[in-house]
Amino acid sequence: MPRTSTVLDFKVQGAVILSAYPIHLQLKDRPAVVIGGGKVAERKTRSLLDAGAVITVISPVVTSAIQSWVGEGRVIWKNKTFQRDDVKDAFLIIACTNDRSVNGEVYEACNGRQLVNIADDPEKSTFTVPAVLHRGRLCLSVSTSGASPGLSKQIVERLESEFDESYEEYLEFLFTARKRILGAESDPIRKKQLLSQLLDARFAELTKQREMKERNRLLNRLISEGKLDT
Ligand SMILES: C[C@@]1(CC(=O)O)c2cc3[nH]c(cc4nc(cc5[nH]c(cc(n2)[C@H]1CCC(=O)O)[C@@](C)(CC(=O)O)[C@@H]5CCC(=O)O)C(CC(=O)O)=C4CCC(=O)O)c(CCC(=O)O)c3CC(=O)O
Ligand SMILES: NC(=O)C1=CN([C@@H]2O[C@H](COP(=O)(O)OP(=O)(O)OC[C@H]3O[C@@H](n4cnc5c(N)ncnc54)[C@H](O)[C@@H]3O)[C@@H](O)[C@H]2O)C=CC1
Repeated sequence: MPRTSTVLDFKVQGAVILSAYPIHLQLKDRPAVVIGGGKVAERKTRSLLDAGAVITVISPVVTSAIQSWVGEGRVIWKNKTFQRDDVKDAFLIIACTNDRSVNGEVYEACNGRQLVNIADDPEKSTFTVPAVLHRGRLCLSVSTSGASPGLSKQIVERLESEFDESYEEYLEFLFTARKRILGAESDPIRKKQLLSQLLDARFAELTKQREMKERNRLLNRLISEGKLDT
């Protein structure tokens, strides 16, 4: 029987690899447990902090950055080695000790409904962590499905110059302007035309040049006349 979902399948040495399903998780106030306290734990904890998770780190030793988050009351540290009970209430779990068998025990201790990342075993993990570029509301994430994390990092470094810091303000502009258009225009065809012209490169360029007055003048013209160019 031929497979029906061949579009996204790719083959490596004859084996079909299913594509991962990318999502952007909301972790605010959700319990996350990081097992391990080294370099990898520090990197994963930093991004969990940025996402507002309630983080517990389980490790007999932690880096100085983790220690300072503990001192600031931003992270709970359990100064001990891993035990099965440590993951029972967690929504999301990251196992990143330098002991492969301990990471395996973490996996075994989780139930099938928890989100689990095993830093040295992408095959077991229910999710892997991408390399990420945040520009305010814009979030670009890159993954190689475990093939080359170093390449993911390199690709994000390349994206940093194309999607420079002005994108944060540009996204705020698009967010507000789009809401204005959605509120002002009820005709679906005209609405679609306006939204498509809102993505005219001039808006991004004027934001980059910090010509906000000219940018707003252009937006007002778009909304009042229904088009940018006469
Ligand atoms: C499967 C995955 C599991 C997961 O962690 O989710 C995983 C696994 C492993 N990484 C290893 C090595 C390295 N990882 C990095 C860096 C990052 N690794 C990240 C994610 C992932 N790493 C997931 C796949 C993502 C994907 O495929 O794209 C990033 C993107 C996100 C993050 O961790 O936050 C972050 C960049 C963040 C940034 O932008 O800075 C570097 C580069 C560096 O450190 O500079 C190296 C050395 C170079 C190299 O190996 O390429 C090893 C071997 C360990 C060993 O030596 O034994 C394993 C284990 C294995 O492969 O089995
Ligand atoms: N996914 C990724 O991005 C990467 C994954 N790795 C993998 O992640 C592992 C960790 O890497 P690093 O952070 O660089 O190692 P590290 O040596 O800096 O830190 C290891 C940590 O694990 C803790 N630990 C050891 N046994 C423990 C136990 N029984 N219970 C709780 N904590 C315990 C140690 O106290 C230490 O804090 C490596 O073994 C490597 O295979 C490495 C690089 C990148």
